[in-house]
Formats: sequence, structure tokens, C-alpha cells
Amino acid sequence: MSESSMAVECRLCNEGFDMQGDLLPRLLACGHSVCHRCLRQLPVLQHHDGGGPGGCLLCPFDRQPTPLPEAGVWGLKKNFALLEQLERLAVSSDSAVGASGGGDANSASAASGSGASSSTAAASPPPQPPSPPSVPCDENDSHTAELHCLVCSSNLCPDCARTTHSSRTLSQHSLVPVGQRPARIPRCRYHPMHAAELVCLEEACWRNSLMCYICKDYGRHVGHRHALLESELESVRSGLSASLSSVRAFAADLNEAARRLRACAEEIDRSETGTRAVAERQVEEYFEVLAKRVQQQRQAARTALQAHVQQRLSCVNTQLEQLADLLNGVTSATEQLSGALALPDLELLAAKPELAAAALTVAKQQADCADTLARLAPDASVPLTFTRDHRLHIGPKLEMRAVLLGLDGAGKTSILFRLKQNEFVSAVPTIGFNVETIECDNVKLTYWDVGGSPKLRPLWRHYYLNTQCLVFVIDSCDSARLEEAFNELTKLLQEPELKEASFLILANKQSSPGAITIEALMERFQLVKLCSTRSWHIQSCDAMTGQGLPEAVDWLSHQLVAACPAAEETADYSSHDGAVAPSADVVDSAADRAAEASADGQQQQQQQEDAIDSSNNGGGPLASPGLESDA
Ligand SMILES: Nc1nc2c(ncn2[C@@H]2O[C@H](COP(=O)(O)OP(=O)(O)OP(=O)(O)O)[C@@H](O)[C@H]2O)c(=O)[nH]1
Ligand SMILES: [Mg+2]
Repeated sequence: MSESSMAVECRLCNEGFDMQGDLLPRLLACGHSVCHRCLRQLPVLQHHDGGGPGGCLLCPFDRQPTPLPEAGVWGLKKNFALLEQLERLAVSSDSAVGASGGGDANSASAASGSGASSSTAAASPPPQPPSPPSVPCDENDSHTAELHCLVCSSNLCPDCARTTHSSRTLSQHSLVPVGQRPARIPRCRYHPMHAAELVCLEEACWRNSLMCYICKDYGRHVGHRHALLESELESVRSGLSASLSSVRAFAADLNEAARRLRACAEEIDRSETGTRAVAERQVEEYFEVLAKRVQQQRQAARTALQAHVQQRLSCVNTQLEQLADLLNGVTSATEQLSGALALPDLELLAAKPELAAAALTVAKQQADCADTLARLAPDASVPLTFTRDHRLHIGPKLEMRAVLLGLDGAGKTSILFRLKQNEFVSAVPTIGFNVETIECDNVKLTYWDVGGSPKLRPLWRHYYLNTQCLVFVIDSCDSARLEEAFNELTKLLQEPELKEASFLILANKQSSPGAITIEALMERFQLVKLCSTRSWHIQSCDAMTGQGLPEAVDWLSHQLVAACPAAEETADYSSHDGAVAPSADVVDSAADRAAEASADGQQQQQQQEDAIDSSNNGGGPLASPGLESDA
């Protein structure tokens, strides 16, 4: 706020005076001017010395009494000099702007009687540059002060300090080096006569919080929370120190973090031994080995294909040779019989037995071949299937083994029924196991459904060997046993023999009320984390309706068969297959694998039956209706 504007403002409410109404300037006996509205808010003293018939007001600036006439504040004189000034300002706003910063303001200030200090301040020269370090002695201007008396607030040179502060009382005053003298309390911006020794604590006043007691008691900060300037400064300083130390600690943390990051960047980038260089070498090595294996597998596949084709051709050629031999015999018989037709009568009669034998031989051969010829349907195709571990299977369907496990009552046998016969049959608890082979596309899937009661669970391990897929069935409605199911699943995932097996988790009984969703199951069992190292998939299903089972079988068959490259491009990767590591195995011939699978299956089945017989206390034939065990 400029000095000129201060001159035409009421210094209590800081609003500009007006020529009428509430902001009309009125004169007090001491010469100060205050607006009509502020005067009305001042307390009226009724029995004060020097009061008038309407009582008495004390000037808020110098506490001088002003007697009030009977009409009260309305009877006080207007400050006509100030009103004249306001009128002039209103007539020429341009010149008023100029006047408000210069001499006119001085005169207005003088007219308002607002005290010498404001007019002196308005006329004072522009602010001086910061005072020089040397401070003159208050006793003698030609001396330089070195001490400051905290009681007298005077700056003194050592000699003057000695002479002025030698009496018994004055010698008790505290003298400090002049550099440590307390800062001078600033003047109030609105009441320059008074020290701004208070600070307003209201948030709305933070930008303009310094005040004197007049501002506090009568002016713009009436009723506001406040504090002494000194204590407020102290609290601000201590707050700042606290912030500063936490900012410094933060900066130290940032520096430490930056140091660690730089060290990390160096470790990554170091040539030859840096982690980037090591990783790059590992990638190269891995793909070299992979390329070598793929090359070997390609070569093995070619060899197997050639052998297969060779075998097929030699088989066809052998058949052709046999046919040619047969045809030769038939041709000579045809020639013999047709030649006999031209023989003279007596010769024909003589050759009759020989001709009959030849005809009989051919007729016999024809009868023998009839079946073979009728069934002969030469097939030139070469049926190929590629496994997910990049092996070539030539011939009939790929065989795959899946084991169905889960708690008793989860619905394993019901699912097997549904897959085999496409119907829902209410099953009884399985005492041993059920086995079924179900074909789908180019895969022949053999399912082993093992009883899940606690007594049978120790036998599960007999089914792990050569299992490519483990199907774990959960009863989605049995919330009380989810924890138990989770524990069994966790144990299975840790079985070394199932390390390579894919896991299919079936959340069964989905059409029943209260079934848990697969999303909730995934969350509850933390499946993504639990199965992170293998190929796995969760499928919601229902043995009663068959819902979800075709998708489950589809996923299972894809665990063995590689998708053709064209299909892979558009494949939906929504299941949770882990990365498939390249296999070191080479191509098997179909015959070898089929033989291996059946020998293995028979041996294992025998083992499993033995194990179950010994633990079942002679538990008899399979209890589930309609399903026959291979046993
Ligand atoms: N509502 C409904 N009930 C089902 C479903 N699947 C199975 N069940 C019933 O659940 C009960 C147990 O089914 P099972 O197939 O015998 O269960 P399991 O897992 O083979 O049990 P164990 O042989 O003891 O290990 C039977 O009463 C079935 O009828 C389903 O999808 N919905
Ligand atoms: Mg069962």
C-alpha cells in the first residue's frame, strides 16, 4: 500500500474514506481522523474525565479522549480538509493518481492529522542501501560502537560503555557485542507509529500477517489468533530446522540411491564381464544349442520319413510282386484253357483232367484273394503329427496319458463318464481306479481316474510315471474343503515325477448354486505364482451339464500336439502355458512309440493294480457302474 493511499484511508479498517456515509472521515480531539463506521464501533466511555453529554471516545492511536456531543458520533466534526482533497482526487483521476504518490498525499495526510510519522515517511528519501558494518556510538558520533546494551537499547563504544554503565544499577545491564544486538522490531505497515510486534496466525492473513496492537484490537485482525513476533519467528525457525534436517536426510538418501544406480549401470555395461555381456553370451549359446537340436531333429525327422516311405514302398512292392506271380499263373492258365478249346475232340478228352485241375487251381486262388482284393484300398497318404517337443510322429493317433486326481467327491468319475459316454451318471465313490481311452482328433487320450478318499491318496504316486498331464478336479461348491484341495494340489506340484507334466485344474460343479468362480479360485490359491514354472490351465466345468469339458479336452490334446505354424499365428494364448523347453529327444517312429506306450501301460497297470489290491483289503472290482477297467 502506498503512502498516498494510506493518507486517504481509514487507518483502522484500511478502507478508503468517502465523502458521505459510513466511510465519512470525522475528526477526533487529538487531530486523528477515523471513518464514521469505525468510530461507531469504538467503546463509548460514559464517566470519563473530559467527556461530553454523549460520553467520551478514546483515540485508538494515542488514547486521547474526545468528548462526544449529545448526538454521539454523528455530532463529531467532519474532516473538511480531507473531504476537499477527496473531491479534488475524484475530479481528476489522472492527476489524483499522480497526487496520491506525491505532495498531495502529504497534504492529505497532514489534513487527516494522522501524525508526523506518516507524512515524514511519505516525504522521506528512497530507502538507503544496507547500513555499513560500522555502527556509530550513541554517546559520541565519532566513535564506533562495539557493544550494545540490551536494557537501554543503545550502541556504545567500549569507553562510553564504561563511563555510562559504571554506576551500581547500570553496571547490571547486559552488554553484548554490537553484531549480536537483537534485530529492530519493524513498524506496522498500517500504523507506522507503532511497532509490529505481533503476528496474525489466521491462514487468510498469512501473506500480510505482521501487525501492531491497534490492528489486533481494532483493525483488520480483530478476533484473529495471534502470537508475539519473536516467539512466532522462533517457532518458524525451529520448524525450518526440522524440515531442513529431513530435507538433508532425503538428499542423502537420494545421493545414496543415485550411487547405487550408477554402480548398477556400470555393472551392466562393463565390457566383457558386465552382466549385459554375460547375458548376451548366454543368449547366443542357448540359441546355438537350440539350433543344433532343431537341426538334429530335422535330420532325424527326414531319416524317419525316408525309412517310413521306404518301408511303405517295399510293402507295396512286395504286394505287387505277389500279385504279378499270381497274375502270371492266371495268364498261363488262361492260355492253357483257351488253347484247349481249339484241340481236336480226342485230344481234348485226354487233356480233360489236366485242364480241370488248372481251372480248379485258379478258382481256388480267386476265392482266396476275393477278401483281400475287396479290402484292398491303397492309401498313399503319409500321416504326420508334430509333438510340442518338436518330434515327428508318423502313423496313427498320438497316445497320451492323463491322470485325474482330486479330493473324494470332487467329480472325477462323473467327468470321465461325461467324456466317455456324454451322459451324467451319478457315480459312487471310487475304491480303486477307472481307466478309459478316448480319442479326439489325432490324439488317443488314456485317462486314469483314481479314488480321492484320504485312504487312497498315498497310492496316487503310483500313477505319476510317464504322465504327460495331470487333471486336478475341485468341487467348486465345497468351500469348506478348498483349503484341503489346495494342500493336495501344492503337494502334487512339488512331485519330482510330475515335473514335466502339464496341470489342468477343473473347477467342477459350476452349475450348482454357490460355486466359486475360477477368478476367485485363482486369487485364493495364488495359482499364477504357484504354477509359474510349468504349463497349466484352469477351466470351469460341470459334469452334470458337460459345460467346459470340450475346452478342457482341447487344451489337453494341445499339450502333446504342436499347433501348425499358421494356427499358431492366430492362437488364443489365454491359457497359462509355461515356456516349452526344446527337447533333446529325437524322432521316434510311430511303431516304436506305440510299442513303448503299450508295454509301459501294461507294466504300470499291473503295478497299480497290485498296489491297490494290497491296500484295499481286497477291495473288489470297480464300484462305478458302466465303466470297465482295462484290468
Ligand atoms: N451337481 C453336480 N454334482 C456333481 C457333478 N459332478 C459330480 N457330481 C456329484 O458329486 C458326487 C461325487 O462325484 P464322483 O464323480 O463320484 O466324485 P469323485 O471325485 O470320483 O469321488 P471319489 O471317487 O470318491 O474320489 C456324486 O454324487 C456326483 O453325482 C456336477 O457337475 N454337478
Ligand atoms: Mg470316483
